[in-house]
Amino acid sequence: MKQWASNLSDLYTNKKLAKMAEVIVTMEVGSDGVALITISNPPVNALALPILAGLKEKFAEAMRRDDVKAVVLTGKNGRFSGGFDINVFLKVHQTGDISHLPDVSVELVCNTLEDAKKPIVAAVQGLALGGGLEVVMGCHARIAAPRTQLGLPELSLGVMPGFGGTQRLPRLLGLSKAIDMMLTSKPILSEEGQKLGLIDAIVPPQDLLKMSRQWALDIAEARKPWVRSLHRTDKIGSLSEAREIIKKARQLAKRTAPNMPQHQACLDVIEEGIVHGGYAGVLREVKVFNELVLSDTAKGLIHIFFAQRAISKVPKVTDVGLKPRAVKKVAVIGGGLMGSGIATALILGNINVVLKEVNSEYLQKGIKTIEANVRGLVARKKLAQAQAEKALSMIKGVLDYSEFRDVDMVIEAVIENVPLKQKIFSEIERVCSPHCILATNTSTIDLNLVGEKIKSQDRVIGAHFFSPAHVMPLLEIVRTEKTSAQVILDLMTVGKIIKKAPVVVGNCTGFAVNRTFFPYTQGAQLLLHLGVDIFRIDRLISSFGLPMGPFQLQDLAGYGVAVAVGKEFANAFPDRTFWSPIVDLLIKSGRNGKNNGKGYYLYEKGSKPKPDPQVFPIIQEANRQVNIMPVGKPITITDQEIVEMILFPVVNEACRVLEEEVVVRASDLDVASVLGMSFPSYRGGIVFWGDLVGAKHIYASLKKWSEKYSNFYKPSRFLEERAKNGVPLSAPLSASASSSSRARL
Ligand SMILES: C[C@H](O)CC(=O)SCCNC(=O)CCNC(=O)[C@H](O)C(C)(C)COP(=O)(O)OP(=O)(O)OC[C@H]1O[C@@H](n2cnc3c(N)ncnc32)[C@H](O)[C@@H]1OP(=O)(O)O
Repeated sequence: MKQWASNLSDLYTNKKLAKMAEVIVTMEVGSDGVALITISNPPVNALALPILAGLKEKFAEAMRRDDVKAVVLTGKNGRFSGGFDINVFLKVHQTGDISHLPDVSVELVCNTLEDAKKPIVAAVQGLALGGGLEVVMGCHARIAAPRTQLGLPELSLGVMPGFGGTQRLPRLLGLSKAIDMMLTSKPILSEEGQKLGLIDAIVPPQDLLKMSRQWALDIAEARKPWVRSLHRTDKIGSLSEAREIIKKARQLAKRTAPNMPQHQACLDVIEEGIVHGGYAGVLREVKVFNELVLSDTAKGLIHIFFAQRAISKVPKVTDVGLKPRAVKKVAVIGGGLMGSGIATALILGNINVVLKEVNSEYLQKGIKTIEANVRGLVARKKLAQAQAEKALSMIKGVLDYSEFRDVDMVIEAVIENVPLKQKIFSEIERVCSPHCILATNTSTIDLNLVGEKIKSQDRVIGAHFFSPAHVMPLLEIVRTEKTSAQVILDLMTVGKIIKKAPVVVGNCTGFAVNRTFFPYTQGAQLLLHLGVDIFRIDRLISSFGLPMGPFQLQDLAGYGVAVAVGKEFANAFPDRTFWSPIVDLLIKSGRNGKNNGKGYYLYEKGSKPKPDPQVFPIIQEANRQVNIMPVGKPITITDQEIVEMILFPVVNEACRVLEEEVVVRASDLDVASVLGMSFPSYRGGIVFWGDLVGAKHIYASLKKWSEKYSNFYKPSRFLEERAKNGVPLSAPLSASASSSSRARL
């Protein structure tokens, strides 16, 4: 496979250098005596260190100059600011040195802005997020354009507001709403902000600066109040009310964010300010913020923030001047669960869909599923009725290929059967136009096999959606050696239009996600055969942060999938596939997981899955057949080791995926594991987590288990090399080579 690897931090460092010239704070003083200070740091006016220094300098000048009566602060190009520059956090993580963090909260927001001797009005447009909104709240009034996004999303980065936001937002909005905004990280629009008191006035964008200047002069000349947010108490309520609200928020956070320290920490700091006053709260906020920045949670979430943005940069695809072609009409072949989900996602993205089935019964079923998917979104208030009707008008069911002549893309989503897929590919190559993209939704089969019988190999691509396809955010785009860059770019663009995160990967059995995670279920089954309680395993994996444990996941996916996929992996990777009879025995005893209400768990409508003790005799029979318990007795094992024995084999397979360059960069696999497998984002994805744990420990553990229990655990060559040379798993392949040559010297 080609050399695709690139390094995430290099990518950002180079780009940052190129942008330096545009990073500037300007000041213009008008004849009205108002100084207009403007932040410029495209594309989101992030508060980078030079911007913060520039703000201090310009405000000092404005305060000094006799011709300045008041100040308006704004952002360039229709956006106020996306917050503090998150690249600085990366620097702190790389160096472990928090002195890279500037003193903004006290020095800039309290001393320079809020306590300034001339009034300052924020003119806000587009967005003011995180530190951006915190600066806005330090001003003496806030004028916004319509539909401006206002939010404090810092908790989603594993930190919390650090420029006084934990203190000023409750004082401007009231405690409940402020806590809700911080804990959910969800922004509100300026219209709601005005109703709640965060925004003083909303004016059309063209009048924003004019009105803000007037407002600033009105404050200077005492026609409007001069308000310092931190000094307000009128919206906080009594101490006992505040404590009750905080207590409820703590309980909720305990349930919804159990492994994330930033939620409770944020509530602690809010409480401090309520009990001891806003300024005490500001000081405590700085202290706790600095601790949180260095937490593994912040490291993981900040890594995922950049990793998600890096997936759209694919060497030799997105950097060679190609323009995406319009994809207006797509044919989906197969109206089963996947096909109807894919069709739903496409029509919701305003793309016309032709759904093909083999007979009218199946076709009707497929169309009904699509209708149910769309209506379900309306019922959950995720889609307006009018949008739903529009989407449903974009689907057409067909039984033959006559509508295929003018489609821009076909997505085949039939059962995992190679001859059937090959026949379909030959047919679509014949009936579709020569520009049409020929995609398959196979989850495991080698694409070269699927397209083997056709000539247009450059148009063959994998569009691997995850079930339910209209909900799950990941789109794994699988390219072969022959897939053209144009076709990859077109599918990436379609992915973005239908609101998926497209990750481009190479072709192999299981591609990046299913391949990396195939040892996940197998590791769990191996533990079952070593006598470990399956319900304990599921509980521990859920506590680790996955939405459910491996046995419950198997129940949910259905055993048919487990058997079919298991065979593919056994064929492709016989040296490391662990054989277990458990699923066959469950099927034989009339269990088919959630499908028929009976698996490892019992499923009854309206209640949570219940562990079913009747599976124990089936497990005993399976254990008798496999017979791997040392001295015939269940092993004694710690909770930590259980989690490791399930997840280290996944990291091990991830290493092979990296070595074979199935992904462009390690962080792509992190994003794919988070969005496709719901691996907890606060652990940074599978490779990032592997590096946090450390290659050395993972290697030593796998080696020990492979000698003690099974070859299934045998460490990969890549892992062994990285562990021995002390190179992070996420470092590009070239790092490994240079480090091992260094090691040899
Ligand atoms: C002390 C303070 O309390 C701490 C903070 O302020 S922490 C920061 C809080 N702010 C945030 O969390 C907002 C993060 N940003 C976002 O959510 C989104 O980028 C956005 C809604 C602002 C814009 O979204 P969108 O238009 O889709 O553009 P998006 O692709 O995400 O970002 C554009 C570029 O800006 C960069 N960017 C966005 N926000 C940034 C930030 N706060 N710092 C540095 N870079 C940022 C992105 O990395 C991306 O860079 P790239 O083009 O090199 O990949």
